[in-house]
Amino acid sequence: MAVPNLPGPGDRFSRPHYPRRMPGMPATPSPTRFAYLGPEGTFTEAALSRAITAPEGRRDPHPSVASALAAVRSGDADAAVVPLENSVEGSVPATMDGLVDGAPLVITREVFLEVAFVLAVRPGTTLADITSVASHPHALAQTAMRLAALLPGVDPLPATSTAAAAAAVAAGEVDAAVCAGIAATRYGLQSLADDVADHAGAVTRFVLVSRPAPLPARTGNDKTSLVAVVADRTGALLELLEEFAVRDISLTRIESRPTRQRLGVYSFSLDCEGHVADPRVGAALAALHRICDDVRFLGSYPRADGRQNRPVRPDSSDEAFAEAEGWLARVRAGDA
Ligand SMILES: O=C(O)C(=O)Cc1ccccc1
Repeated sequence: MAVPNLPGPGDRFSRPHYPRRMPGMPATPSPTRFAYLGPEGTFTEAALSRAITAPEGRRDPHPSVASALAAVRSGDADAAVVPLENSVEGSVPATMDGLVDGAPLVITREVFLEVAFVLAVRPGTTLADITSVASHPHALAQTAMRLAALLPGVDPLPATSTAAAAAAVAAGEVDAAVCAGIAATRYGLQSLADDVADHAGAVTRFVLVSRPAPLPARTGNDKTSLVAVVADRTGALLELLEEFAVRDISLTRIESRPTRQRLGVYSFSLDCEGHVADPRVGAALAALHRICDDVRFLGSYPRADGRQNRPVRPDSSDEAFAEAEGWLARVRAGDA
């Protein structure tokens, strides 16, 4: 089964087609160029600041997640920070699909940010003046009840980001934006209401993404992300899950996405505990490569949600794998 925008059969994951470094070009371009979902004042920019504490590096705002990821693929950026999922609204489809469509990219870091929203307007505007309000769809979803109470009868408008909505307010294109307090300040707006989220403490997960390169080292508390297209047969998803279960690998997220090929064909996007360098995780991924129609590895990186990976059963430990490998080698050598 072919997957749209993924390399076709015979080219399964995957022959990257990034621009090659030309002779004479410097080996390491500097400074590091980071792309992010902009404009200035987005939560994604705040996540970038959290991910990259070093002051050096260029930060380029992009109008969409797709544009930020395209910049990494084309070599215009070295890495991108994009929102991946939210504790209230679930995954960000543009990111989920953007990681899979096109040349391979890998997650090298995850960042969790508690997001708080304000209702921002041009100075002097009152609640009664507001006839339009805009924001990123995830922000609108997380503030729907408060907005309905504050602005009855006003239909929220989607914007490419919370800061783009704030900029649109400053430009007089809409009356109000749901955005970060810092975006309100950045665009000369004032807040008519703070903390307009329906659920306090909502957390958004952002990821730092780059072109495939040597993986971040194992820390002992890592996560691995991948997307698998299961075969179109009974029990295919169960088979996929079994490869994790038999090796005592805990999944931290799994969701289905349409492959956009035809109705009924889905890929499964998942995160599991562990690093691909862990023998049990490597073995599970190799098994998926055998049994699934396609597997895209999306990275192994340090776990950053403040939780600790569960202890692994002794029979799935690194030591058990190494001991079993040694035993098999002896059997094959006629030395058992
Ligand atoms: O629009 C932004 O500011 C973003 O960074 C995307 C987003 C939107 C809503 C919650 C978290 C992130």
